[in-house]
Amino acid sequence: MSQLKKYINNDETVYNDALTMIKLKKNILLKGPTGSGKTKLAETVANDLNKPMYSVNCSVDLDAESLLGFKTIETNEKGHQEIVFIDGPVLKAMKNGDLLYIDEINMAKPETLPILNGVLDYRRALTNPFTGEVVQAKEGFSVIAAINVGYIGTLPMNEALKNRFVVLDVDYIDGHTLKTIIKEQSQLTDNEIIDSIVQFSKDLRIMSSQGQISEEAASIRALLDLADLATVIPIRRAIKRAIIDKIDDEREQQAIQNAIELIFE
Ligand SMILES: Nc1ncnc2c1ncn2[C@@H]1O[C@H](COP(=O)(O)OP(=O)(O)OP(=O)(O)O)[C@@H](O)[C@H]1O
Repeated sequence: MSQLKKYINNDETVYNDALTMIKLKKNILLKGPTGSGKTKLAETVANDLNKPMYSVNCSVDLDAESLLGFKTIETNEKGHQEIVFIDGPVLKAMKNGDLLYIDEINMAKPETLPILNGVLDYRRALTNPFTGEVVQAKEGFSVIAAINVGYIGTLPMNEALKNRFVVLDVDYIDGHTLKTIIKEQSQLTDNEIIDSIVQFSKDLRIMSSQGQISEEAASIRALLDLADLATVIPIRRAIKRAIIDKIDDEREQQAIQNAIELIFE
């Protein structure tokens, strides 16, 4: 666990507030674009609190079983078959007092998540509909959820659910923090190329703030892919593979191409 590359942000309030909120027993909703470090932030919290993290990835297919668990038949030590319930991520995190991470919570169908309402408020409890067991969360149980803002396919979050969270914005990092992340998390060691990627990312952020390209074009995940590719293929081709070819809009592709001409001769 000590090997974990941590979430970093030059605005230290983001991470410090996350830890403080968890200690205050608040549920945290991380809001930010894809690849901005939301999962990394939650993993870092789990690591700092020395707890395992149980994850739920929401989708329209998410059902109560994916949250709570399922019944199955097992053979006991006497050789008899019996029906047992295998706890899912929510019950495991509750019973062990660990961290529950609910990713893309706004992708779930609105009728699936109310089952968690009691878990997410002062009650910290749930009646398992499959077994009738009443589960009270152990001390230390915490919840972090994440939503990708503006992502196609997401639904506005149900008000009663949203009401149970405090919100932390998680935006893309840049400048020297980005440089540190590239050095820590990619294979690239050439400082000159790293600096040019950081500059390139800055230009892309400006273009995105002007509406020329979408924000996700240069997610931190894509920039880390770019850095890895740049160790084995020329930087322009690496940008094509890691960033440009993922974009559908030709005007956006051209805008990025123009930015490349300015930075990489
Ligand atoms: N601020 C940051 N500190 C450390 N690592 C970061 C940071 N931002 C992004 N990363 C790295 O970028 C990659 C993507 O981050 P992560 O998976 O946490 O994003 P996410 O916001 O959860 O994405 P998605 O919404 O698509 O699930 C990871 O390799 C992560 O380590």
